[in-house]
Amino acid sequence: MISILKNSAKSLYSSNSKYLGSFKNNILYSTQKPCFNLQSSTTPFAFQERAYSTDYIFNDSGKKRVLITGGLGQLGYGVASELRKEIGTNNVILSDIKVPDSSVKENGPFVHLDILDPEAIEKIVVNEDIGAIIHFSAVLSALGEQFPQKALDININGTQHVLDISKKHQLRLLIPSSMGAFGPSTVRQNTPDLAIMRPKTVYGIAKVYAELMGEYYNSKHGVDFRSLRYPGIISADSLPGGGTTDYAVDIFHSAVKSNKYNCYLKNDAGLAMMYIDDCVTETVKFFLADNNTLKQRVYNVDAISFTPEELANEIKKQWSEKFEITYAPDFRQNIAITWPEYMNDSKAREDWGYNPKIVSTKDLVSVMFQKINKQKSL
Ligand SMILES: NC(=O)C1=CN([C@@H]2O[C@H](COP(=O)(O)OP(=O)(O)OC[C@H]3O[C@@H](n4cnc5c(N)ncnc54)[C@H](O)[C@@H]3O)[C@@H](O)[C@H]2O)C=CC1
Ligand SMILES: CC(=O)[C@H](N)C(=O)O
Repeated sequence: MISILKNSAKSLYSSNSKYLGSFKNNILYSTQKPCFNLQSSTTPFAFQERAYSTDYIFNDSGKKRVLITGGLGQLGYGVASELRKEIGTNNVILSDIKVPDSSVKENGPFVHLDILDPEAIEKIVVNEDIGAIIHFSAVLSALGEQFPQKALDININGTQHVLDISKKHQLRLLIPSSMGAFGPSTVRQNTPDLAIMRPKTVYGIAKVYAELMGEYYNSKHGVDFRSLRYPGIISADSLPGGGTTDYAVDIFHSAVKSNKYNCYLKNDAGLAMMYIDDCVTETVKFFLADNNTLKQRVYNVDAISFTPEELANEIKKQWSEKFEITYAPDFRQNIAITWPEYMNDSKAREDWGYNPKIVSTKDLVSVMFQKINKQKSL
């Protein structure tokens, strides 16, 4: 079956040049089974249990592709770039209701798509050979409290459209959830996957809806639904879109610009967080994971936990002693205190190998300033 190794560090092809999979850390993440680990290889490859399966995405003619909705937000472009490395640039179609910069179109396929238009979604699914959707279109928590009707529309109706289309065309469907799906009656430390879920925001209610409907469509209609409950995501080069955790991004840009930051949360509002590169890598890993490795459809994922004061202290150490933080809590403080300080993600680690790299505030601050300084020097 496997015959020619082209570009040996990266990709594996069959004798008729069909793409079979790619290597990462010596493991072949294959479109066909079995998969192999080069490092523990004796003869010459040893069997590797945990491996990507892209069978679902690539059909026999090798044509099935992935559609990313809401792809021009904080997470979409990064996930598209990482996934394109794994399954090919043209096999990942980015979409959004926004108009992209020219660089977006230069780097791969883009289509304009309103998630509230189910016919338009289906047209793309059929015409572009879509086998899977990563559904990122959303209105985040803080914006959702300001525009609840819009949040209901996009976060519930938009989600229902991708669920129904995934059922009709038997797609794989990844819809991120959030720690915002939890609420004030949930335990805030070491929050388990199965916990009380009584959120108090429109955003959180819509996330619970997506989780439960996704599980239902999985068991009732065979949709390969998957979801990760992300904490707040922190990135240097893409800006957040109206969440409660945005302060943890804004603070860095404000430090660089003016050496001060006025925080809308209280000094001790501890929340779960994750660096964008971990989010992107682990999301792609989960999205491509063999279905057999998944024992549940929704997983907590977490990496770092800090309060605004702890983050500010680390910025003072690494950026400037002169950095000053002040606090003027607003409605977002009331949301923050209902969300986890840190979540238990042991099931994600056990089942599909979740393994974030940036797990301390110190490392996060260091990597954020490296990125911001690099951008400034360009
Ligand atoms: N960024 C974070 O800290 C976290 C994000 N998540 C989830 O991850 C997903 C992606 O989040 P982000 O990229 O941060 O969100 P974002 O707010 O940055 O981007 C959302 C995108 O959805 C698009 N959109 C809005 N209305 C649309 C419509 N009618 N049709 C098509 N697209 C539309 C927007 O134009 C925007 O580009 C969301 O489901 C979010 O709830 C979950 C937890 C944390
Ligand atoms: C944690 C999230 O879901 C998001 N960052 C938000 O604050 O709304």
